[in-house]
Amino acid sequence: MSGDEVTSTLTGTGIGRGIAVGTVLRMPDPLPEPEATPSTLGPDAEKERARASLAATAAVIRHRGERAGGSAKDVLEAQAFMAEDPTLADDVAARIDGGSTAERAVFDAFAAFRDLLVSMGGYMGERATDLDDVSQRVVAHLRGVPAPGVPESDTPFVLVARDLAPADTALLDLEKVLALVTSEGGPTSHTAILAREKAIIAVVGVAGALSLADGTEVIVDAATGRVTLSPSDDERASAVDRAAADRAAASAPVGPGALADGTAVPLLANLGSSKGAADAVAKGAEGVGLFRTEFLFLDAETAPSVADQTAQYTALLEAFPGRKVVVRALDAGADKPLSFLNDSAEENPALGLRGLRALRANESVLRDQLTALAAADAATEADLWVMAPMVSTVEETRYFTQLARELGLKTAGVMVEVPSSALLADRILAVADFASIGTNDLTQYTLAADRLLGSVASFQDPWHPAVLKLVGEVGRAGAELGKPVGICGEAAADPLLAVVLVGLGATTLSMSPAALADVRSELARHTLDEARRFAALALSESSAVEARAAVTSAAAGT
Ligand SMILES: C=C(OP(=O)(O)O)C(=O)O
Ligand SMILES: [Mg+2]
Repeated sequence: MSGDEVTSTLTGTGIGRGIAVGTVLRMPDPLPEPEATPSTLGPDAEKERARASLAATAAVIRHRGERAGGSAKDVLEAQAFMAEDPTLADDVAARIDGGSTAERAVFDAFAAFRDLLVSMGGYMGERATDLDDVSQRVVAHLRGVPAPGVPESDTPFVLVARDLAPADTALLDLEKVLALVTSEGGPTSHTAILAREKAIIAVVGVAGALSLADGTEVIVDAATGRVTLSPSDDERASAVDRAAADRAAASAPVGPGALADGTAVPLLANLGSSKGAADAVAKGAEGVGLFRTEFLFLDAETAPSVADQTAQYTALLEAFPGRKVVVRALDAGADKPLSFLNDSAEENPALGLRGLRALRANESVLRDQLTALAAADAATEADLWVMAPMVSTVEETRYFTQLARELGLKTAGVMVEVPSSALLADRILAVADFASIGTNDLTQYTLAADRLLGSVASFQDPWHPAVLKLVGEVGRAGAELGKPVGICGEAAADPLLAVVLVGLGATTLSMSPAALADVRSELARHTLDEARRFAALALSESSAVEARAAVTSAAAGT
């Protein structure tokens, strides 16, 4: 570009750490709104047209999901259910009875439901785009025109869209789409989830993205969340270098997690069954940091037998000879109810008899589980650690660790998921062999926001300095007492936040195996001093948004 052109930058939320350079291709504009002219066909014919198009759309979406597989399949299945939703179908029929055409009735019924979701905010609000996509597809089917979708091109491009529908993201041609930029969507939107899973370089929620014209050259930097328009030669060259370095790193053999100065940060896997073990090992998991045993028994009506559990735990431990495997005792209640441990009549199950409290009220279930774990440990070569969920007092810590040792388990710790445990971490860790911080629940309880409720989903952000302050309390206690402090909530899967958590004293990080590569490469970019500086920076801010922004820009300058 010539010297007097101005480089401008747009910003949003980056997904992953990649960088790409390419030219923009815009997603076509949506279909025009169907006209509100009265039907000439009559209600019965219009209802039949609507019914047939809703069913055909559901079938097409489901078929695309089956072709795509993975989490795309679940996302598309959820969209197919939207097209089959009986309440929506009733609303469409009622609007047709009121004189609408099928096109207009579908458009209005979906729009009304969309407004409802948006008013709920957070996670539910982010589902609104899925609904718009289904609506467009049904209207296109009614009109006999092709459904809107990703543009075709012979050459690779940077796709710019308002927000991609799951159906589009799932079927993106990864050879052609260099990166994705959307004007809408947040870090928990389906586009973000799928981009993460498919390792598509993406920046979502970019204000001004729709002003990007076809053919504009851009750099899309997911690490900083920046989209640079018409870059200078230097900017382009440095982005191309970084992309090449990323490709080289991705094809390099996976090594253990470590910071740039060599400080080891073992990276472990969160698993819910032994079936995921081989994949976790292939992705470089150095062991298991959280085995959610309740996932094995979600449908069970009676407590599982010692023999059944011994078989399940043995299968898990056999996959990790010589490696650490942290198994959590049944965490029943709230988001993970087990009928043999929980009373469904509680009004506030997250604050009720859940986790260790429920086990203590049914001690034979806990004894059986620990007995089965000790038997599996004796039969295998893994280094088994056990921990209790939802521990809120020092006395509970004493109860669990004593019982575990009495039943033959050598390493017994607790999860720190409640602020009281974080605040008394020095006393908790004087008793327990280790602590593992569950940032999902710790955030829920610190911000007083039910993690299952879409309307308060925006509070569920572990970057919040109040949450980080509590993590720091546990890190400090662990360092003083020489006890390990792991992180096993979703926070550990956010690469930059993972660095902050290490700066706060976390000694291991555990996450879903898909996140291991990005976290490993981000850790390798920073020293322990830097991690501590980022942690101090995040702690000094007043909100999750400011903490994330401050650390993101500090990291961009390193
Ligand atoms: C890891 C955690 O446990 P779960 O998500 O299973 O409640 C947590 O709360 O962060
Ligand atoms: Mg939890």
